Amino acid sequence: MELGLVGLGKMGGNMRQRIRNAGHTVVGFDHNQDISDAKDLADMVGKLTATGQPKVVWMMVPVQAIDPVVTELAELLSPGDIVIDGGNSRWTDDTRRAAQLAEKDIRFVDCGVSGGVWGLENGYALMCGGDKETVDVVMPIFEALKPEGEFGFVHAGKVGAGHFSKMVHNGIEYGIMQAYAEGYELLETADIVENVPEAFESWREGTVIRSWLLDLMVNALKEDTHLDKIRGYAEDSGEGRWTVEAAIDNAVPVPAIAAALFARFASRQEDSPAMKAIAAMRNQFGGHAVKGAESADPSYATPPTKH
Ligand SMILES: NC(=O)c1ccc[n+]([C@@H]2O[C@H](COP(=O)([O-])OP(=O)(O)OC[C@H]3O[C@@H](n4cnc5c(N)ncnc54)[C@H](O)[C@@H]3O)[C@@H](O)[C@H]2O)c1
Ligand SMILES: O=C(O)[C@H](O)[C@@H](O)[C@H](O)[C@H](O)COP(=O)(O)O
Repeated sequence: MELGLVGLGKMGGNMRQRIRNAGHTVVGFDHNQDISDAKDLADMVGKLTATGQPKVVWMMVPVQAIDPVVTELAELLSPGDIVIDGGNSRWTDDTRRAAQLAEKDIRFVDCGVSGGVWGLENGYALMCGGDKETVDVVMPIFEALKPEGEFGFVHAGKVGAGHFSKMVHNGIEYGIMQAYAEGYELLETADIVENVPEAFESWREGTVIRSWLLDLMVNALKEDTHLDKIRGYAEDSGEGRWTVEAAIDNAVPVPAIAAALFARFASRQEDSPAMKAIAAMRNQFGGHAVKGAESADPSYATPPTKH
């Protein structure tokens, strides 16, 4: 089968290789001409010459680039052709994009992809949404990308269901990582377990909590035993927020995922305004000492005057 692939970065570059390894033809386009097979999107579409199949184009670009690429593809593709969004897009954007393409009778599939930079070797887990007939056309590409075992692919439902499924997957990812991270901090802080990386590594077999994220945590500790080289600062790309928003919309309690998301926000603060407020109130009601900010008047740490 033949595929156009837009975006050949950490994900798309390896995906191109894995699909080619399975014997398919991939014409890739990336702004970075050093890695691109085509000079622009029009050139990429022009190089898709297979007869007897619709043109299929997979987008693997940052989420901010998806709308411009969809708009350009709507002008370049023909009725019956298929566009797949493999990025971590917000699921609510899928129906809008599908409707935009449907105006030209172009079909749309949303496909959440998991596996990161290990996907070339291990395969990518795929969660897609769209109508069955369209998904079936793309199935040879899904087969090439997915892991070799029994699992790793789901046609989750209509357009949007793929990204919704990936969003919940990532929300779970936040919660699991947070639990390992908190356990790590406790082990590091309490002076009882002599070798924390060894304790983590021992959990890789036989335990209830063995997992790929645990394996990756062990890798990280092997590279940097006390994580001295890394600052305790974590970004988020949106999936965790959208999971919490969807939970609110559906009145579903997700305290672990929400706490994990908020822990990332806290990681970005030099100081905590909320904790300043708590310290201030304790000081007001009980005269409890506060730690002065470096710029502050040290006398503030004394009990307040009663009014
Ligand atoms: N990195 C991951 O672990 C991971 C996993 C699953 C999904 N995703 C999603 O996959 C998508 C790509 O992620 P990535 O990690 O490969 O990002 P990346 O930044 O490594 O690569 C993106 C590539 O897209 C190219 N690009 C950007 N705009 C373009 C455009 N308009 N036309 C052509 N090329 C363009 C860039 O030059 C770059 O090479 C994102 O939506 C991301 O959320 C990432
Ligand atoms: O399943 C995966 O392969 C990852 O979840 C992947 O999608 C990616 O690494 C996220 O973009 C990170 O998301 P945050 O930036 O929100 O942590």
